[in-house]
Amino acid sequence: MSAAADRLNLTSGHLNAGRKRSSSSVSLKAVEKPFKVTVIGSGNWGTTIAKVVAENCKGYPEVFAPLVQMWVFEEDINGEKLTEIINTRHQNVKYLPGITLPDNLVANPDLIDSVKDVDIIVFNIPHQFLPRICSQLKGHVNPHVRAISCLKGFEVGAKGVQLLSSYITEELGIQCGALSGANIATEVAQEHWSETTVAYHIPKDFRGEGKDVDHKVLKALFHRPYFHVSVIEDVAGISICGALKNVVALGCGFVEGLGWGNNASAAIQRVGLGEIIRFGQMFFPESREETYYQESAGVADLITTCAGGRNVKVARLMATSGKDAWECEKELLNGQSAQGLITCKEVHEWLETCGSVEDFPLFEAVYQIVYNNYPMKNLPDMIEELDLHED
Ligand SMILES: NC(=O)C1=CN([C@@H]2O[C@H](COP(=O)(O)OP(=O)(O)OC[C@H]3O[C@@H](n4cnc5c(N)ncnc54)[C@H](O)[C@@H]3O)[C@@H](O)[C@H]2O)C=CC1
Ligand SMILES: O=C(CO)COP(=O)(O)O
Repeated sequence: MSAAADRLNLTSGHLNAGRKRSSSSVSLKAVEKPFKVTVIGSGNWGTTIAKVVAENCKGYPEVFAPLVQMWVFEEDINGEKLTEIINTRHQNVKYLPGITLPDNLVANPDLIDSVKDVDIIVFNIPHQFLPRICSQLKGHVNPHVRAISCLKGFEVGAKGVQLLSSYITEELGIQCGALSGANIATEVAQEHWSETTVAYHIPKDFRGEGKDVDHKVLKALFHRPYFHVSVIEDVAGISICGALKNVVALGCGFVEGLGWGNNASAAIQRVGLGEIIRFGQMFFPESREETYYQESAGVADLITTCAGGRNVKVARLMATSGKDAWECEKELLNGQSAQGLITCKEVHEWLETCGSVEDFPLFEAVYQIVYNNYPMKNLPDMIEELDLHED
C-alpha cells in the first residue's frame, strides 16, 4: 500500500486558534488491526455518543471495526425490551426519542459480553452507577484496553476526591481519558454544530502508532462534521469543570425560578467559575487554568448548561413549585439524572473533610438549599457572608 493510500484524512475546517492542541486536520495511518469499540451506557448522552462513534466506525473501517456495541441497562417499555426496540427500530424511544440510530450500533443488555475482545471502551452512564459497573467489569477487561469517560461527576470516598477517569483506571487497570464539552445531548443528536474536548495521556505501555490508541485515533473516533473535537492532555481540567458546572447550574435555576432574571444568573455563573478554578487549583494542581477559558469543556459548558441543561430545569422547578429536588427530577426527566444534585453533596462531604467549606460559598449554598431546605432567596447573602468571613 502506498504511503498516500495508507493514510486517512479527516478535515474539519475548524481553526486552531494558536492553542497547543491537536490539529483539526488528522492524517491517520491505517491501523494493524481495526479497533473494536463498545459504549457503556444508553441514556440521553450515552445514546448520542454511541451514535457519533458508530457513524465514525462505519466511516473509517481501516481504523475501527464497523460494528459498535452499546451496553443497555435493560428496561421494559410497554411490554417490549428496550434493547429489542433499539435493534429493530433503531431508536432509543425512552432516552433519545425521535433520533434514528445507525444500523451498525447494536444494543446489548449483557455488560460482560459487550466488552468481549474490545479495544476501546467509552463510558457514558450517570456517575452514581459507575462503582457497580466497574465492580462487575473487574477481571473481564484486558489491561491493554483504552477508555474514555464521558461522565460528569467525581468519586468521593476513602481515597478523597477522585476524577472518574482515575477511578476507572484504578478499578480496572486500564488507561482512561475523558470527553467533556458544551454538549446538550439532544442538540448533538440532532446534528446541530457544537464543539467538545477530549483529553488523554498516552500511557507508558503505548504500543506504537497504528497499534494503539493515540490522539489521532481519538479524534477519528469522536469528530463529526457537526461535532468538532479538540484533543488535549488536561484530563483533570476538563473533568473538574464538567462535574462542577452542574452544581453552578442548580444555583442559576434557583435564581431564575425566583424570577430574578439574567443578571442574577450571570452573577451565579461568575462566582461559580471562580469556585471551579479554585477547586482545580486546590485539589488537582496538575489541571491548567487556560483549559477553563479556552476549551469547550470549560466556560462554554458552564454557559450552555446554565442556559438549557437538565440541572437548571430541575432547580427552576424547585423554586417555582416548592417541591424537593427528587420530586422535580422525577417529574421533569423521565428517568434521566440531574448529576449536580449528587455532585453538590459529594463536594460538600469532601470540603468538610478537608476543612475548606468556607472557600466555596456557592457550592455550599447549593448543597444547603438542596439537602437542608435553606431558603433560596438567601442565596446572595449566603455567598456574601461567607465571602466576608473568608477575608
Ligand atoms: N445528557 C446530556 O446532555 C449530557 C450528559 N452528560 C453526562 O453523561 C453522563 C451520562 O448521562 P446520560 O447518558 O444523559 O444519562 P441519563 O441522565 O439519560 O440517565 C439515564 C440512564 O441511566 C441508566 N440507568 C438507570 N438505572 C441504572 C442502573 N442501576 N445502572 C446503570 N444504569 C442505569 C438508564 O438505563 C439510562 O441509560 C452523566 O454523567 C451526564 O452528566 C454529559 C454531556 C451531556
Ligand atoms: O453536560 C451537559 C451539557 O454539556 C448537560 O447538562 P445537564 O446534565 O444539566 O443537562
